[in-house]
Amino acid sequence: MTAAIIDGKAIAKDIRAELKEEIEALKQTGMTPGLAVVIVGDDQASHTYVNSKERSSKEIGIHSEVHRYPADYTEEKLLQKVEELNNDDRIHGILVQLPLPKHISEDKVIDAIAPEKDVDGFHPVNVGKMVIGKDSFYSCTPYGIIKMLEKENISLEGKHVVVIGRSNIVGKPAALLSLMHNATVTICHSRTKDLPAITRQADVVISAVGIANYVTADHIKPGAVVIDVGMNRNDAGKLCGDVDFNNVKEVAGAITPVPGGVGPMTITMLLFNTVKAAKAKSAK
Ligand SMILES: Nc1nc(=O)c2c([nH]1)NC[C@@H]1CN(c3ccc(C(=O)N[C@@H](CCC(=O)O)C(=O)O)cc3)C=[N+]21
Repeated sequence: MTAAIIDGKAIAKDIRAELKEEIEALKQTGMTPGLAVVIVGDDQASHTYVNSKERSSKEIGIHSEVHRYPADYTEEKLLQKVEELNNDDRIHGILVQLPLPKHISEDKVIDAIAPEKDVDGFHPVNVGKMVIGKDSFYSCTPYGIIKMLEKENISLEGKHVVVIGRSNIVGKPAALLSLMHNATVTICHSRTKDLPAITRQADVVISAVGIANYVTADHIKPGAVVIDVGMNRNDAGKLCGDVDFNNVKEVAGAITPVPGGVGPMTITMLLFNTVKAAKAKSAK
């Protein structure tokens, strides 16, 4: 059996086309959704991601601004900038690119973002609302996974979802959103004993580990769905996920590639959340 390849790029394109129409309608009412991205430091990969977010926003008609600061920018100034953006009526979504330089507390900065503008879904208020099953801004990567499965008509109802990784940004929210869709959920992590024995019970495996080729064919039940959140560089500098794609695709029922899987969905859900924030504002 060879797995169906889930084309995240194509699904992302469809959703972005829907968003573009929605934005055009909003503009008719005098509302232009606005996104501000703040980046501190000169990490090349981070700048590449931020440029991609800016380009994607503009393509669908979102007002987008990027605030770039040097690596020695102070925490105090960054907090001031966030406060300024909180009070800026043209801006509906604020994203502070992570990681931040070591002298800046990421927690303090995330806490400073107004929850109604927290399109990353990282603020404790939004995380808390998600935990109690309320509507909020959900973290873009796990939300993108859920949307991608919906678009592929893969229901999570009653399925065993095994998440590998327990980060606040991916693993934990992926588990909670799966639970919200009535999955039976197991969270595995670096201290888990006999990981393959657990993942082999999964109908859906979501891997967010950060180690290339970590998930091999013997981890996967025949026919299972495999979602690869990994963003690793191999020795040749090529982007690859956590999953040993070539071997796992011979066992799995469906699998996401890297690149072209979860990544494009992450940015799409950032755009989705920005439109959602703008609509909430205009409904007030
Ligand atoms: N506050 C904050 N929010 C984030 O959402 C956030 C962040 N900080 N810091 C960094 C990570 C990483 N991230 C990616 C999003 C899309 C791709 C993506 O589109 N990847 C493409 C191609 C990538 C390539 O070719 O290099 C793909 O997988 O097909 C990758 C990585 C968002 N992040």
